[in-house]
Amino acid sequence: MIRLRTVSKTYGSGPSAVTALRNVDLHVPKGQIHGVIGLSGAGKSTLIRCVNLLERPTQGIVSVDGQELTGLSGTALNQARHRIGMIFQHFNLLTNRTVYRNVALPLELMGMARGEIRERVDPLLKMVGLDDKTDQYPAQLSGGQKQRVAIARALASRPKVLLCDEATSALDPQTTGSILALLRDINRQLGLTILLITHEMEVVKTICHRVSLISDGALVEEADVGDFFTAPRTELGRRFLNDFLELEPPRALIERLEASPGEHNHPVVRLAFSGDAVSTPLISRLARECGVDVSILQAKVESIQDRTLGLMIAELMGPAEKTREAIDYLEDHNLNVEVLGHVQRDA
Ligand SMILES: Nc1ncnc2c1ncn2[C@@H]1O[C@H](COP(=O)(O)OP(=O)(O)OP(=O)(O)O)[C@@H](O)[C@H]1O
Repeated sequence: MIRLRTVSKTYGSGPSAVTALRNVDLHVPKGQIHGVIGLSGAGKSTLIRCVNLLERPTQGIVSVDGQELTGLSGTALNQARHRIGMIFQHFNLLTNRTVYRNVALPLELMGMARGEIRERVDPLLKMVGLDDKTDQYPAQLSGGQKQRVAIARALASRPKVLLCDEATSALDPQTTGSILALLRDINRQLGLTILLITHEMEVVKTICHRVSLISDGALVEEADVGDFFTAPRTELGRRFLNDFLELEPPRALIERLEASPGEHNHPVVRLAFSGDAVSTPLISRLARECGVDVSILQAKVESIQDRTLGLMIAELMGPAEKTREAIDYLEDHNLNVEVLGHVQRDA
């Protein structure tokens, strides 16, 4: 539904030029919720604004619903944009228009007749739970209610795609939860394809099917959300996950970690397990079958959508060959094992 091919964007030119996107390839199939996560300045806003050509890419092709937008301009581009709704962090509502008239605005601009507009707007306001606020002004609404108006307005032209630019970043956690639930309902009910950008793992975890990680203008990792939360493939992905889970080895231990295995040290591992492994008593089996002792330093269980994910940081204690066997044993049982380092046995 959304396809970006080798999209790059450079702002300005000469020595002051800033390259915000580098050769971005992205495909979001119909009906999917895709998140792009990255640190501040990584290029998230530029990426999402390139999808509806609020920013024109310097290079590359953008297609939405089979139509190449980068080949369009003027009226043709404006018409194509009716199939792309967008919501923003600060809602971008018109303060001098009521809730009803904010939602009606894109339809008025399309030249739709009054009666037809009412037939569209009333059910949308009902869907976002604001049918009792139609005559109020944005200043009379909470942040969450303003975002609901913005969602209804974005859906007024019956788009195929919804772009969400940090749509919950200005909201408290509870309101964020209710807006994400609304977006998920809309995705399910209308089969709407959603591309969102965020710096919050919670948003990705709650509603996205797939996630891309952006760093310095490039997409450096892409995965199904369950896989990303189990075993991110890049250092940046692991950093995002560890910050989110607050699962880091104690600082005193990090300082003692050595890179290579030796006769007098033993491995510290980060284990991630999902599916059957969560309910299997692997650690006691490890002790019994591999003859190693396991000292658990940190552990937690997370629910990632409909998957359960177990995470643990542990020292595997025993002779080097036994701890190697233990790691093989864990990997054979589909655990993701990352050796964080080695710690001296008698330290
Ligand atoms: N209009 C512009 N002119 C010049 N440089 C820009 C412009 N917009 C963005 N940039 C630069 O492009 C880079 C990417 O910015 P962008 O806003 O896309 O990142 P971001 O990941 O959305 O950041 P944040 O989360 O802080 O909003 C940054 O270095 C930024 O300074």
